[in-house]
Amino acid sequence: MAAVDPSGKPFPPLINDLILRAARGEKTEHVPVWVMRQAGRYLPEFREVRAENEFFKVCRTPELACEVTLQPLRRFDLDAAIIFSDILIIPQAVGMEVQMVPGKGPTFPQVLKEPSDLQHLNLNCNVKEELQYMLDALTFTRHTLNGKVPLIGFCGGPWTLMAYMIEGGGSSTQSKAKAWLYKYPEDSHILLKSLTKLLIEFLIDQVVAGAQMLQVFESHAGILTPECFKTFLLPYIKEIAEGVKSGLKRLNIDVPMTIFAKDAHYGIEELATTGFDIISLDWTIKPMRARHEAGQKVTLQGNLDPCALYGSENDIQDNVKKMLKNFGTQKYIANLGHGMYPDMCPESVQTFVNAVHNYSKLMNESS
Ligand SMILES: Cc1c2[nH]c(c1CCC(=O)O)Cc1[nH]c(c(CCC(=O)O)c1C)Cc1[nH]c(c(CCC(=O)O)c1C)Cc1[nH]c(c(CCC(=O)O)c1C)C2
Repeated sequence: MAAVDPSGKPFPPLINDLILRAARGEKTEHVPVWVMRQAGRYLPEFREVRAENEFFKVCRTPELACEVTLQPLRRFDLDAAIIFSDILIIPQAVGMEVQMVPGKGPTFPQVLKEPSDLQHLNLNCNVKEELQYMLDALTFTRHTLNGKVPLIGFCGGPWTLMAYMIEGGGSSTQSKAKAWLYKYPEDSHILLKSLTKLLIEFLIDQVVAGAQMLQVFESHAGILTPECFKTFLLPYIKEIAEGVKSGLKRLNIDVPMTIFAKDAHYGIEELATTGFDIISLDWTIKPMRARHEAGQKVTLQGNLDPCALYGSENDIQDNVKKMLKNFGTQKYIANLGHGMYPDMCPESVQTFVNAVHNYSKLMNESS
């Protein structure tokens, strides 16, 4: 990871490097844990910030982005922070408008309807210039964290971003986006390739700005057939891992990279060959099957059903115990299988985090 910020100022020394060691396959005294959407609407202090500030204003203001990034770390003994931002800032950077509509989520007033619409996008934009605010938020947050835990940077995967740009928001079928893959395969590849190039630049910029780990969210992977996955997702994911790693190598920096291809069970074996260090799993896959298919090289992350957090304290602890037994305590990062929901209670995160630490410590001591 970068030792100094872009102005040359040294970053504070890292105190808790547990998650980086797990990512590199080194021994850990207990299992590191963080939670997808750990900063979010389930926290009253987050809702307070949001009541006063529009969603993208929080993303664009480094002090606000830092504040909400740190909120869950003040409450829970988490082993990583994830910068507050959104995957949809990339569509914004290429010229698409995205509004965060209360009760509905992200909405694009104008979507890509046909390949000629690609001409209206600035696919050669200067991503650093367009998204400097996110890079500034990373630098500011890494300094403010003061070495407590590593800071995770992220982006959406090319297929997931393409899907949002065509669907204009969430969709249960993704049928408009999938139609492009069958109707306009060449134009789909042009869009995916352009996004891939931007994402490689953006992820390298994030590390230079202070990110100590990277996660790529292919949240809509599972809606693809295995064949479409192989044609339209896998090659670009591989290109991202290779492009980012070689770009960073030239700068003498190495950071662990995580791929979260939600619901892509059929693709675990292939994902393990892409160059990503960590595969993040949703809750529908059995841990032992995932380990069998991924092999021993990669670290696994996941995969408690987020809804398990609606259970009692005892139930959460029992579910964590089962999860740890199945994953083991090494080459493993505990997380949920997807993000927190807004109606969840903050205490359940406390129970989850403490259970991971306590049981994995006990397991290590008795082995
Ligand atoms: C808290 C939050 C975020 N985005 C959105 C919200 C809720 C909106 C609000 O505050 O009003 C809108 C927001 N942004 C998006 C959605 C999903 C929309 C949908 O498809 O229905 C929503 C509600 C799009 C999005 N955005 C993201 C993904 C990938 C992960 C996933 O699969 O959930 C996706 C798909 C990534 C994301 N998004 C966010 C983070 C950082 C916070 C953290 O994790 O602690 C991250 C990593 C932050």
